[in-house]
Amino acid sequence: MDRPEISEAFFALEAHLSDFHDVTIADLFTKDARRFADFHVVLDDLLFDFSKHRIDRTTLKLLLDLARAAKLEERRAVLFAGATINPTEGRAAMHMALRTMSGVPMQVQGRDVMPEVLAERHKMLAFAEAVRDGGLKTAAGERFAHVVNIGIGGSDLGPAMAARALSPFVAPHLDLHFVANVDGADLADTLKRVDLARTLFVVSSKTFTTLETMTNARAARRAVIDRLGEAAVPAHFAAVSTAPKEVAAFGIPEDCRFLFWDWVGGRYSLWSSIGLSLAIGIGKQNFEDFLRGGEDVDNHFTTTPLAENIPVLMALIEIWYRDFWDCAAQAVIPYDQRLGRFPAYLQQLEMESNGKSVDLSGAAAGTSTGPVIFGEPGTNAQHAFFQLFHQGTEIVPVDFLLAAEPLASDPAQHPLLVANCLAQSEALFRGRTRAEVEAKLRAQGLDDEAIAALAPHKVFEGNRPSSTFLYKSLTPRTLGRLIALYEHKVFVQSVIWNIDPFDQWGVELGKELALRLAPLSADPAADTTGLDASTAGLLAHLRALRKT
Ligand SMILES: O=P(O)(O)OC[C@H]1O[C@](O)(CO)[C@@H](O)[C@@H]1O
Repeated sequence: MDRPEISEAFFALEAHLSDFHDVTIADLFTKDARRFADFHVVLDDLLFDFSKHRIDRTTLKLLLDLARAAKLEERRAVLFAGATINPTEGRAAMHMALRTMSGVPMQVQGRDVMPEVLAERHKMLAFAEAVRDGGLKTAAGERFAHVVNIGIGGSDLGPAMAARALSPFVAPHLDLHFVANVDGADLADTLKRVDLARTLFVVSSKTFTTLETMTNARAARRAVIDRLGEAAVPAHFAAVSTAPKEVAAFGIPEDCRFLFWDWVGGRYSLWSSIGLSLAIGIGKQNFEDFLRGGEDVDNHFTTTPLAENIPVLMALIEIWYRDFWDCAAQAVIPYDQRLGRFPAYLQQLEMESNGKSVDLSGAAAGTSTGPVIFGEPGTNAQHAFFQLFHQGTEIVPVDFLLAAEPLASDPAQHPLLVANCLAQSEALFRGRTRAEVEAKLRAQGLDDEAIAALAPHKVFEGNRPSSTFLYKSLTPRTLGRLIALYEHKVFVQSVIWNIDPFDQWGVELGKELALRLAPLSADPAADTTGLDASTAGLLAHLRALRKT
C-alpha cells in the first residue's frame, strides 16, 4: 500500500482485522440487540440488510474513513458534473442523464445534454409504442409478433436480462429474442423460433463495428432477403448506435435509427435507446418507470449521508472482504427466477469495470481490485454450488435478492422460496457446531464410534457473510433501482481502488488476435508459421478433424 492519502485508513482497517479473530457474526448478534435495527437501510420499499457480516460499528467507521480519505464525495461530484471521469478514453460517464425524468440540465463536458436525451427518448419510445400497438407494420402490412435484438456485451445483456426480469409486463402478443454469439447456432436457433414475416430485427451496437453483431446482422439481413425480398429490409430492421453513418450504410431508414452517445458506456447503456427491444415489450409507461427506478437511486446516492448510503455500504463491505479478508469471489443469488440473467449482467458491469490492475496514473494498483462475480437463481443454486459456500475453504460473500410478493406465479409456492432464502443466510452465518452435530447424531441413535467418524463432515463452521435485498415485487421501478445500486457500488469501489471503471482495454487483445486467426481457421491451406506451438498444433488438429 503506497497511496499516502489512504494508507492511514487502510492500515487502521488492517489492524482492526484482529478484532475478529475470535468473534463471529453470531456473537455480534448476541452482543448487540440493535444490530438489525442499525445495520439495515430502507429506500422506499427496498430494504438492504447488511447485519450478517463480519463487521461492527468500528469497521463501518473505519471503512467510511477510507472512503473519505479516497475523496469519494469529491469524485462523485466529478462524475455527476459530467467531467472527464474516464481519462483513458477522454470521456465522461453520464448514463444518469438517460434516466433523468425531470429534464433538469445535465452537463457532459460543459454542455447540457438533456435536450438531445429527451428528444431521442421520445423518438425511441414513440417507435416502441408503434411496434407494440400495431401502428407500425411489417412489409406485408401485418403486426409484428417477434422482436430480435442483435447485439453483444452491453448491447445484449441489459435488454436480455431486463426482458426476462420483467416478462409479466411484456405484451402477450410479442416475443422478445436476443442473439449475441458469433456462433451461428445462436441466430439459427432463434430463426427457427420466429415467423420471419412478422419479425423486427433491432441491431444494437454502440460502435456498429463489433464482429459478432455485424456478422449476425448481415446473416439476419440475408435471411430476410431470401424469404421476403430485398424491399422488405427497411420495414424489418431498426438499429441503435452511436455511429449514424454506419447504420445508414447498412440500409436502415432514418426513422428506424436511434442514437446514443460516447459518454454512455456499453455496460451502462440499457437506459438509452439500447433498451429499445425492452421498451417494445413492456411499453412506454413501464420503461419510464424503469428509468425512474434508476433516478431514485441517483438521488439516494447523491444526497444520503455516506453511512446510510446503500451503494456506498455495498461497496465498502465488499472492499472489506476483497482487500482485508482476501475473498476473491462475490456471489449474487436472486431468489427471484426472473432475475436469472442478473448475475451475468453484473459480471459485465462489475468485472469489465473493476477488473483492472493499474491505477489512474498507470502504476500497479497496489491493492486487490474487482472480485469474480457469479451467481444463479436460488433455490437452484443451493443444489449446485452452495456446498462450497457452507463448508468449502473459500469465504464467498453472498448478495441475496428476494421479493416479498410474487408476480404472475402461484402465490402458494412463494413462502417456500422465502423460507429457503432466509434459511440460507441464517445457515451461512450461524453454522452448526460440533457439539450440536454430536447431540443430533446421538439422538438419532448412533454410537460413539459412528459419531466420531461422521461429526467432522456435518459441522458447519458458520460465520459466512451475506447481504439481503428485500423488495415488494420485481416491477420495472424495482429493477431500475437494483441495477443503479450496483452501478454506483462499482463506481465507489473504483474510487477507493483509484482505477478507471469506464474503460475496458482488456478485451482488445483477444479481438485483435481473433481477426488474425480467422483466415487461418477458414482456409485449410493458410500458413501457420509464426504461431505459438499450442495454437499451431490446435489448428493442425482442427484441420485434420475437418477432413475426417
Ligand atoms: O455495442 P458494441 O459497440 O457492439 O460493443 C459491445 C460490447 O463490446 C465491448 O466493447 C467489449 O467487449 C463491451 O464493452 C460492449 O458492451
